[in-house]
Amino acid sequence: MKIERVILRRLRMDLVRPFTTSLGTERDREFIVVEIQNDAGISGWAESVTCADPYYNEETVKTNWHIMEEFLIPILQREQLEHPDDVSRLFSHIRRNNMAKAALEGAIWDLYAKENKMSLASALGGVKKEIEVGVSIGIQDSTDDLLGKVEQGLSDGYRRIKIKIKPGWDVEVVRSVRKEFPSIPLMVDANSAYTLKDIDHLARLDEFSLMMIEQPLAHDDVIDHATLQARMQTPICLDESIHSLEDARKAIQLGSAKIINMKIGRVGGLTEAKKIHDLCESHGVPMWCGGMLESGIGRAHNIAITSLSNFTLPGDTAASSNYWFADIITPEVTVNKGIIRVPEDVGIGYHPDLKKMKTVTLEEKEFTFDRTFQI
Ligand SMILES: O=C(O)CCC(=O)C1=CC=C[C@@H](O)[C@@H]1C(=O)O
Ligand SMILES: [Mg+2]
Repeated sequence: MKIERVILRRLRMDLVRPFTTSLGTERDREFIVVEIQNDAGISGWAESVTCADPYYNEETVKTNWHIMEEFLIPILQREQLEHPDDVSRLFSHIRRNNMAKAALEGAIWDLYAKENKMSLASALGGVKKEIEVGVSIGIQDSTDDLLGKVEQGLSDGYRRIKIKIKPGWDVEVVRSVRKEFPSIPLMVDANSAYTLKDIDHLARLDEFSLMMIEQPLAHDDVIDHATLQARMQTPICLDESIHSLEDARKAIQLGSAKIINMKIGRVGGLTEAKKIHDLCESHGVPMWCGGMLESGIGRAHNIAITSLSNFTLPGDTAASSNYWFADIITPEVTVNKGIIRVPEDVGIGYHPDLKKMKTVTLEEKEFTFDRTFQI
């Protein structure tokens, strides 16, 4: 692969509605779109899914830009790539900063798939032609508002409903949803809002036949989650705690979770995501693809990884219109009866809309790779 230039664009887009979790409220989304061009002028695309604030994890848009500019792009300038799998190895001596790494690696994967005239899904070993998706509903002002949102999600056809919980907005809220919708596929996500002191309280969620409880305890924990899982019937799903294949191995070995949420950015890219997928599959641990309120570019990557065989549960990849007044890809991601068709076109299978992107771009920088000056 011959990379000629990397272009970073920092964008900001308003969300169609605020999204509240135990971590806070997002009203808009600032993010970096990465374009990597080869010597034939073909572009690969990806986005950094980090938030502007270091609340979900330690990264921010600013730290991602810094790490890419000062450390990761210079590595790509120096080294020759044979395959996208090389990228995670070349980045491995830089600790964490997984979302920055994943953004560059993802654009290289898209470029590789385009160079080889295949879809990103098939380049990754995907087998599914369509994927099932659910919707993630933030914390609302009232239970009635939440019931309305659940109703909307169901009538939009989503295959499962995820609701965010936090102390004071949990057992009784779930009871109300269950009373109104006794048999829908329902799950909750706590974004690390609890500790083991809450073990008895959390165990009360067992009475609602939830598909799972996502990340109830600390973002960096796999030990206490094992204690909680031993106490609860409801499967625990880990999100924030899984940054790597090693984390997944330890969580499975300890029995910290029965389900794993995959976010490509959180684990440092598609190569690591595939390894975690294979490990989970070999241990019979089902997976689904999480979301980070991505634009269509990140959403396209999520669709591609979800086409792998062990993504057996509906993910958080809702339609573009669930997030954006207008997305930056054509066509936008649409969901029909809770199903997204995996694109068969080359690469990510959606076209970044440069004109639309320009209207929401705050900053842009180009890095050219002049290999004739390399030593
Ligand atoms: O619809 C989506 O993209 C999923 C939204 C969502 O649940 C999340 C987005 C961003 C950070 C987290 O709060 C989070 C999650 O924990 O899965
Ligand atoms: Mg989560």
